[in-house]
Amino acid sequence: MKFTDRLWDSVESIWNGYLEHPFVTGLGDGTLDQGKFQHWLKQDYVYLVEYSRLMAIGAEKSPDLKTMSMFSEMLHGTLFGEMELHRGYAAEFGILEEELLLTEASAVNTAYTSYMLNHAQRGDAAAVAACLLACAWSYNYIGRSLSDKYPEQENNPYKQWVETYSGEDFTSLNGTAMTLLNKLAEGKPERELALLEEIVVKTSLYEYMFWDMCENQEEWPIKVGL
Ligand SMILES: Cc1ncc(CN)c(N)n1
Repeated sequence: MKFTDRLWDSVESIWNGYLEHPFVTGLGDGTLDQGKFQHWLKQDYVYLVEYSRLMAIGAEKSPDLKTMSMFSEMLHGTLFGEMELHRGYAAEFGILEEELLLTEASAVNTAYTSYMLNHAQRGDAAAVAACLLACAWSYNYIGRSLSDKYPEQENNPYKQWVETYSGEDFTSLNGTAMTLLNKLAEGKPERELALLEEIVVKTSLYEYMFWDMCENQEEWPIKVGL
């Protein structure tokens, strides 16, 4: 049994909750409010900058060249593949990249990336791979589920979103993330596997909170004008 099979049993119910989330169903059927989508776009751009740092940390902590190549393949795919989606939508909305980058990360966004960066700094390459997994795998899972459930995407303003996360490139990036963790978890004692599992479950919960944050267009509870 692969380690990711064990993880699936722990996260399946959380991830099925994503598929019923109003933000996610709105992406699939095209009814999502544009303001909410723009909130996602801005928050997610700065999220992906921090997420990219994780892959650089993973490359640095890699035990061998093959592992280093896999982390850097993911880094390249995120910076030059996935983030192109965001830059494309931003251009459509007349939002400059500088504006995206000036976004102040919301409370949930800050908590999520800080959680991952903390584990990545303290742990080994397997811990970094565990931090990366829910992000890659769950978006691919959502993208593919939406593409199956809503095959008619022609008039959907979020068609590009669904196509990106269900498409070949992102599916391959996710395959790398899964292979990485399965390989790095091999031979680890149960105590360490349990910690890796906890990271994947907690990041899955953060993913749910991120959807909520975008649905409710949350930032911080009080505006202080930093
Ligand atoms: C919050 C979040 N989670 C996952 C992904 C997919 N890389 C994303 N873009 N943003």
